[in-house]
Amino acid sequence: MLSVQKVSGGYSGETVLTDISFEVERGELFGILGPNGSGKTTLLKMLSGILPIQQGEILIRGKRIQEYVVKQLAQIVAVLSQHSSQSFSYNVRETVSLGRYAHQKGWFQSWSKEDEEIVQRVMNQTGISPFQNKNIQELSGGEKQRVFLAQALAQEPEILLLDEPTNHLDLSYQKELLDLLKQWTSENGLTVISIFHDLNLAGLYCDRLLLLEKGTININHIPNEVLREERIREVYHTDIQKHPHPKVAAPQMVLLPEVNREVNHYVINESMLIVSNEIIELQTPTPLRTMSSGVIGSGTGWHHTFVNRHVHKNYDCSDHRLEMASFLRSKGFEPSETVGMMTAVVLEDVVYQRFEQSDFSLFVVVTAGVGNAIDASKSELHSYEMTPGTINTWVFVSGELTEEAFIQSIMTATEAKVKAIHDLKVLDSVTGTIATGTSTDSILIAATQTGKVLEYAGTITPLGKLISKAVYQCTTEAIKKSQKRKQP
Ligand SMILES: Nc1ncnc2c1ncn2[C@@H]1O[C@H](COP(=O)(O)OP(=O)(O)OP(=O)(O)O)[C@@H](O)[C@H]1O
Repeated sequence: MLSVQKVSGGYSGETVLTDISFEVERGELFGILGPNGSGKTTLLKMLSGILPIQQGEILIRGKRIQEYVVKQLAQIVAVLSQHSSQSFSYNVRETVSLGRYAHQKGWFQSWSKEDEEIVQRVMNQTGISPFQNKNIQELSGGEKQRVFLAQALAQEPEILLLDEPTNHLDLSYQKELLDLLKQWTSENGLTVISIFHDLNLAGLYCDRLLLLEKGTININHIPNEVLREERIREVYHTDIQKHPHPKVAAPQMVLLPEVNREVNHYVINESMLIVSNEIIELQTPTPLRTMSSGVIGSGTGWHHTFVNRHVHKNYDCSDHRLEMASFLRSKGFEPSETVGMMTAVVLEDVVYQRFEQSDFSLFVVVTAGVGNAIDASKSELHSYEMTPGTINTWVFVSGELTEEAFIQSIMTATEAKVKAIHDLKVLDSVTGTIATGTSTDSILIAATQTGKVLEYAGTITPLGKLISKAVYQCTTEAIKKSQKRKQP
């Protein structure tokens, strides 16, 4: 559809872009990225024919861009520029109608039924019909943006060039606009070439990205390849981190603000723990990075309050998340900042201990009830039932863990727990075999993310060794306490 071949260009003798080559296929949503001044708008101006190229070729549908007359080009290429301005004070409908100019025939311009239908359709699609009679000067920035998009769409182009189309748009219109563009590319074969400043939107919607750096191409590839941490850090000169999008397979980048890095290093210990009959509570001065399977705050996140709540063994678990959230609120905790677990164990049987290494430390807290002990190798013999007889394990690390270390910490802690149950010969009451856990065990790994960087937590790494020892000892002691209580 569009072919850019060894193009150089700029303004009055000054070359801004050098040796640019890329192709865009029909139906692609193609993003142009780059820092301020890297040449994005200059490139877009050359693609739209506004700015003549100094060297190389731009081919549109196989024909050199210079060979098109203006009206011909306007039937193929529409442009939504960053600062669309309107010198006359047209109303919205008239402004959109101007987009049909390229399709008017002959000397005496005729407005057809088809023209009218197209204008109405694009106004509906961009949500501007309700104010179609308003003067363009009376609109908000976002509304104006949508009007100029409708104007470009009324042109019924094959290629749509956009300079930061989401500029001025609020969240819901950003999403609507990009969903609409995506839909047009896939259903109608529209080719969209758009400048983006928001790397996340670009990563989410574009098929391919072209990254410009000081007037040359750094890379032209799929989003996952272009949006690599090292590359973006280098090109934009700023610290960022890449994360997977939680719902779709698209890369997302987050900025790392300087302010958060000046956190004081502190050690988590028993002075932060409060044990009552109703709850075990631990609060930290700053939020900890967490990975957990709690009733509240599960998954990964940042939390500074940790609650293990006693419930009766006949507790109705049908709507436990909602009930737990209102319980936490009633106690003055904010659920969104809390990891909350439940247990039927008598809370004074909790076992906790601090374990130290020269440059990092652990604080482990375990409550263990084994009434619902299950042998995982035979769990299909059990019916599914959520009951609160459970082993809740909290592992606090005063140190900085990698994502890998978080996952390995969970594995290592689980292996140590299984071994404790095994050595105490806790039986699965249904199968009569040695259990491996209970049906509702929960785990929390929480780290200060300051101090020593702990890359791994497999069983024989320094962190893994300490977790193994701590969880094995605390779980063994906690199970013994709970078993003792059960004896007559
Ligand atoms: N009309 C102009 N005349 C002369 N130089 C210009 C003109 N427009 C832009 N430039 C220069 O060309 C270079 C690239 O500008 P361009 O607008 O293409 O960058 P950009 O990547 O779109 O930047 P931004 O992200 O800030 O919009 C800059 O150094 C700029 O000063």
